[in-house]
Amino acid sequence: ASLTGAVGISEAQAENATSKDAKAASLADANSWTQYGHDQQNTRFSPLKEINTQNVGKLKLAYAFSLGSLRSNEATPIVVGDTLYVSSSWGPKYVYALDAKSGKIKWKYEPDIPDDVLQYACCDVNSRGVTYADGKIFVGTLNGKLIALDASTGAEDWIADVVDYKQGSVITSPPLVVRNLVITGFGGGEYGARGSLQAYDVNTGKEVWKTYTVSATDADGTTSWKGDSWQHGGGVGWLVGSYDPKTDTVFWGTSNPSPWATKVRSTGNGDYGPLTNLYTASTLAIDPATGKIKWHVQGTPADAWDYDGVNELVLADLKTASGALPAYMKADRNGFFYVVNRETGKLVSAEKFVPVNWASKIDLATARPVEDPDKRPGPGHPAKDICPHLIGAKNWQPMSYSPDTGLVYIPSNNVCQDMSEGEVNYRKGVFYLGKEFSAVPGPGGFLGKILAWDPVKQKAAWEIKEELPFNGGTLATGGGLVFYGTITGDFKAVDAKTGAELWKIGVGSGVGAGPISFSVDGKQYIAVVAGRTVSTAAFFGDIGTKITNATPEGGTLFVFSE
Ligand SMILES: O=C(O)c1cc(C(=O)O)c2c(n1)C(=O)C(=O)c1cc(C(=O)O)[nH]c1-2
Ligand SMILES: [Ca+2]
Repeated sequence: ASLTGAVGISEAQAENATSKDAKAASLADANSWTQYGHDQQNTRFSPLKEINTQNVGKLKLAYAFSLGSLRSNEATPIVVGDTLYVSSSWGPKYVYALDAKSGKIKWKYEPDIPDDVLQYACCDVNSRGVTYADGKIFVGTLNGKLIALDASTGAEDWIADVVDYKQGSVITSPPLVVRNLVITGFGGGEYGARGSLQAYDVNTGKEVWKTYTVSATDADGTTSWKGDSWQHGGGVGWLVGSYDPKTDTVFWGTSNPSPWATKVRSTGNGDYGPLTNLYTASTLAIDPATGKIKWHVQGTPADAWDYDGVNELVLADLKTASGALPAYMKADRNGFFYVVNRETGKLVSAEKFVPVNWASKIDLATARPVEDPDKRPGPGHPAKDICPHLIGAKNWQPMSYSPDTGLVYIPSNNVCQDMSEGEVNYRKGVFYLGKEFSAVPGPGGFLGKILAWDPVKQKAAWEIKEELPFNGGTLATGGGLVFYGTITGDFKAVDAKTGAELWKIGVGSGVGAGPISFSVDGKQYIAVVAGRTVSTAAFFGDIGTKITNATPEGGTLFVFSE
């Protein structure tokens, strides 16, 4: 019970477990880290406590491993038994299986990636990692393929064609495996792709279902799009999904609508009425067997800011005054922290976790934001000093949840923007934006923070200000620690209760990826990939120049132990 509790599956859920989700439970082994987010609930909590607040000061390098590829290295390594699997940037250029204790290569896989992928990747040639299930390693590639490898040899098992990458649809995140299905999305929110989630048979790679996230009409038969703009409407699932075995539901966030210019797809002014562009910038609850959308929560209707809604959904049973709340939590790019009942889809609370001025609040009854019309950029209506900036209050860099402290650890950004809307036409494989924007520091004279957020009280417990935005994902551990890297190239351990810094080391390049922890032969390790963002800096103006000047490009896995 303590193990399942630690990974965010409640005891009731564990008791409810039937044979169909026994596999999901065993994947959540305390010593391993078998999924991108540690578990399918994306908690990024490792219950291991050999390394703790008392002794973390003695942490030393066990080994470093060059990934053999520069530019944005964003992979979360996974560990199954004594093997660590990690992917590099550029395709990925490589997938490696390493001896998790020594870093010695067991196998290396080099997918066939064409040279032209960079132009179709909005935000660099990144790969956020691989997924393990059933003795296989699954990886999505920038050229739109999903590949299954034999986990023990690296031999290709099957390759599925997911999407035409030349429409600007690269796959940058690992898939989600539920029973016999491997489920993936793809990118293209900045290129006018039409979003879909797609499921493939684990054993054969055959497509089982495809669910479009944008369509001419929505589930209720009405339309939320202007004309046929839905055909290039975005709403892609470029980040990762989560799975709740109890309700047998997959949760997935969808991107911004395409183009960024609102006039093409909505009314173009503040009063968007029914033209909300479903299901973009939303969280979808999906039946994994059929791909059917059970319900949705749209964070940013008729998104005018690129408040892309893909951020990961962290599933946990929260302790509230009125009992356990089966929640999903989302630190939305739009600046609100959402707590939603994951069984009913009911919005429980939504509060600002950074300075936000485009909306004063989220109406709990309708889940709609109450907007400030001045802050919605439309045709002939430029908007000034909008907070947050399009890169978001939090971007893809993953947060973690500790059931011990009840806190969520969020890498947050405090950047604002001016934005104006122009004309734009769809052209295959070319940016489809139609907006001009700036990037300026947010109020308070800081650019980024690591925020310890209480999801029940909806307020900060502590915070650490960082020099620049776009800092790395976080890891919470049973040893009472939070680990994270910074865009300026430090890797740190802090006290999960107070934020007090307990250990720090330079890793030579900025960190975006989330760290992990695992144990082999009774010894605990902490691992993180360093290799700063490259092309996303272009979205940050002068702040982006500071990001690229702070550290050189990198691509190294660091593994620490005592
Ligand atoms: O809408 C999309 O399809 C899409 C895809 C990606 C991606 O796949 O990396 C990013 C974004 N949008 C995006 O808006 C964004 O800010 C972003 C940052 C990064 C990154 O790797 O640092 N990717 C992406
Ligand atoms: Ca986007």
